[in-house]
Amino acid sequence: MAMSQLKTTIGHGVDDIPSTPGKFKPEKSSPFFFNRVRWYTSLSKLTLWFFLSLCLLLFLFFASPSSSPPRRHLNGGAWGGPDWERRVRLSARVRATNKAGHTVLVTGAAGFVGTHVSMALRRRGDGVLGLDNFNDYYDPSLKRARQKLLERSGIFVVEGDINDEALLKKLFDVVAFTHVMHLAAQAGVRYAMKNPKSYINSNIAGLVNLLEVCKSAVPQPAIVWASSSSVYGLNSKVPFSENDRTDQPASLYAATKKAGEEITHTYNHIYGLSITGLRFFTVYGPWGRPDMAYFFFTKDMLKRKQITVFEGPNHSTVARDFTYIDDIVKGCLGALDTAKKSTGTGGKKKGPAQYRIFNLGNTSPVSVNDLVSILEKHLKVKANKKIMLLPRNGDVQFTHANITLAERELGYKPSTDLHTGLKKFVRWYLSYYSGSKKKTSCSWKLDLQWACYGQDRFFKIYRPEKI
Ligand SMILES: O=C(O)[C@H]1O[C@H](OP(=O)(O)OP(=O)(O)OC[C@H]2O[C@@H](n3ccc(=O)[nH]c3=O)[C@H](O)[C@@H]2O)[C@H](O)[C@@H](O)[C@H]1O
Repeated sequence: MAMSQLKTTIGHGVDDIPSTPGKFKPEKSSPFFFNRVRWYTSLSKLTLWFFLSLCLLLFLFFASPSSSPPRRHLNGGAWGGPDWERRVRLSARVRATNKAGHTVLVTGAAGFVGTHVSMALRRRGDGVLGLDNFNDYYDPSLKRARQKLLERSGIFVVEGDINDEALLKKLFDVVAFTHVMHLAAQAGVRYAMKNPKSYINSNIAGLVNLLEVCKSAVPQPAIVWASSSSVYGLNSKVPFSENDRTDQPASLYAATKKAGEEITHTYNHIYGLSITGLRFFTVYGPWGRPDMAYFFFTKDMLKRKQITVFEGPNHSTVARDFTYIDDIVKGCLGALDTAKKSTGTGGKKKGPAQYRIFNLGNTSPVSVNDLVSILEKHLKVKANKKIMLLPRNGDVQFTHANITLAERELGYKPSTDLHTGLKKFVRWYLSYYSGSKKKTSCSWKLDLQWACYGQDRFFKIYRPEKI
């Protein structure tokens, strides 16, 4: 059919369609009759095929196994469905040989402390389910590497946010957690100047969301959570004791942790949730956080980059009660083991519930200058230091923990000094970053030789000057 003829035929057809198709009487003698019928036939065929395809698509959608129950998507992750629930249950299952084991939900499980605590719990046979939103506050690939480590130990890390109420409720529907180890938080004291809302979102809103779900859970879990040494703020009395004032925070981070202590107290008071807050003192070690000074000093020193070392007014010392991760883990496990059951049911308190706060520090502060000297020894690199007056952007000049209470109640006894702890950290750092840089850059070659042949050989080849 010629194009002009087709246009004419269609033009006629559209105009001629009667409002009541049944009343349509074909005019056999019309020269346009056959074209018109063919056009109507193909239109109805098209409609029929479209309708059938739609039915098929709808059928496939509703009949597919993943459509019931629904899967939810978060930050690229997904949750829900029978397979997911099976993994959640399996991960949270207490080992048969550990009759008194806990069933623990660890929030922030792919974080530094979260990973170590989860592994330690798993090693002794507790059931552990991880939760982490894998945000990009620092390199998420490190969090993914920690996740792999956890998965190798049979720990499933659910990808999701503590602000997702539906997800938290689902987790408590699937597993009757006896404990929650709440470590998910927005960390870092200086970053609060850049992104204040992230602190409110995680450390306040997220905490409240978690407590809301825990208060309604049956049974209610006991909660152990990470507060911070930063709540002591600008206090000058040392060492810091749990009953010292905590009303002079120097950073928004500190303020949100302090708020967390008050908020958890409220939930303890009203709903009978068993609460233990742990004030961590500058935790460091293998698999640590790249935003912390000991970590980025190491990185920069190896690259021969300048590092900024803070000092107080009149060249006074800035110091921290640096605490090694293994000691912190022992403190966390001690807190979980001594936590009493929550006393509420159905969101109602049935009796007074345990409320505790402990310092988990090392009790021997070390100046940042000494921290750098120790790193120089382990790395065999002379630091290129720029000394700067401690900026007023969240830092406090010193921290020092009194740990008498934790010693007595939790059996907490830190045993790793900074020299030993940093040695372990440096060993991990070198092996981790030599392994993960494989074939990506020429600097990998340097690191690999270091890892393969040891530090001496590495420095014999590459160190530009003798230290
Ligand atoms: O105990 C806590 O509750 C907190 O500990 C940690 O905070 P901080 O003790 O401040 O650790 P971190 O930043 O490593 O600085 C260490 C030292 O290096 C100094 N510092 C820092 C940076 C720099 O460029 N130069 C420098 O001298 C700096 O002045 C400081 O004296 C956690 O990050 C925080 O999330 C929280 O958990």
